[in-house]
Amino acid sequence: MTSTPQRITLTRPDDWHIHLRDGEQLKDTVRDASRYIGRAIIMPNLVPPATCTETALAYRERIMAAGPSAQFEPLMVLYLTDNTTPEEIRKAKASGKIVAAKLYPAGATTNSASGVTDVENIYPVLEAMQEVGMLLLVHGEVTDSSIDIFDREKVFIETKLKKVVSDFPELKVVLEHITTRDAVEFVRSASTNVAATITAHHLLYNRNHMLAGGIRPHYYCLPILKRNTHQQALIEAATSGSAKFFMGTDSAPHLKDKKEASCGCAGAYTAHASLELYAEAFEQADAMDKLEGFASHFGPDFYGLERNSDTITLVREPWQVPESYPLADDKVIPICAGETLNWQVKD
Ligand SMILES: NC(=O)N[C@@H](CC(=O)O)C(=O)O
Ligand SMILES: [Zn+2]
Ligand SMILES: [Zn+2]
Repeated sequence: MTSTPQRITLTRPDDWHIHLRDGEQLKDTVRDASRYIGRAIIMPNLVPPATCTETALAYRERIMAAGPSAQFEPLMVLYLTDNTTPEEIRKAKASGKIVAAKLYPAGATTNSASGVTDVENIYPVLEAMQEVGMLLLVHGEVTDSSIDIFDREKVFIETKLKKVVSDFPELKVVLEHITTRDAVEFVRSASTNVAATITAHHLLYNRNHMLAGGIRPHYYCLPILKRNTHQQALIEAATSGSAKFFMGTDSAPHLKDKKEASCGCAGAYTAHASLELYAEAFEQADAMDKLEGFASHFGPDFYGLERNSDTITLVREPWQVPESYPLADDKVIPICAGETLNWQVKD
């Protein structure tokens, strides 16, 4: 990586966790997501979810039909349910286009109602995944209503994930969008088969940004923003140079009125400025030299894929984020709407 204060050239980054949605929204989400990103792990929580090889591959076709930039490659993910079979895992793996399967504890997040009700129900499936080398991606929160929402990630790790990781030591596991010091410590102390993605918004914000001085629904996502000591642990992990932590934006668009509502949806839209937002966080931490590993190297290394061979350039040229972006025939409010970001990508 060559670096001057005003200009940084880095290996083309990949996004290891993104929601592109479906239907009319695809033309907008795909355009934003594919501007300079190479590969992207496409989340399968559609309505209905992409639970089998055919539906995942058909979804991939719809993404490609939406006209992404030439360098963009969607990597597909199977949505696990109580009824997923080991045969389906083998079929998905054989397709060559499905690289992972996603564990949504039923009811944990947006469109997770068909998720897994008890991880023991999918043990034969995890066995097959371990055998064929398919990654397990995890939304790591318990759904028990008696557990405080701010503790759900920590409790999931303690009561569910530790057991899975010890029962399937060869299974590669990504704990997605981590939000706590507990998750950082768990991932650090686990084997090299366990890694985590971290979003830009969890690096930039804590729960005060969402709740102090007024309630700001566009900061509401799951797992929910935590206190600033957790944010600090995430910043330390992302900028540590550890290959266990890499970029996954979790860009998750919802129409403006679905967020600004009496019961608003969880999810933050960041695909308009994914690397630019990370650059902001890394610059604040005085760690711009660590951005390339996090954004462009550690993800493909963990997935067992080649790093991208081309580069992009970030330039320190402040710009104002639009107040909204089009989404189908409506709009989405992005993170940092109307605010100034310091970095932009010049492809
Ligand atoms: N992160 C979120 O708050 N929402 C995501 C689902 C998810 O990734 O948990 C969504 O699909 O909207
Ligand atoms: Zn999630
Ligand atoms: Zn997500």
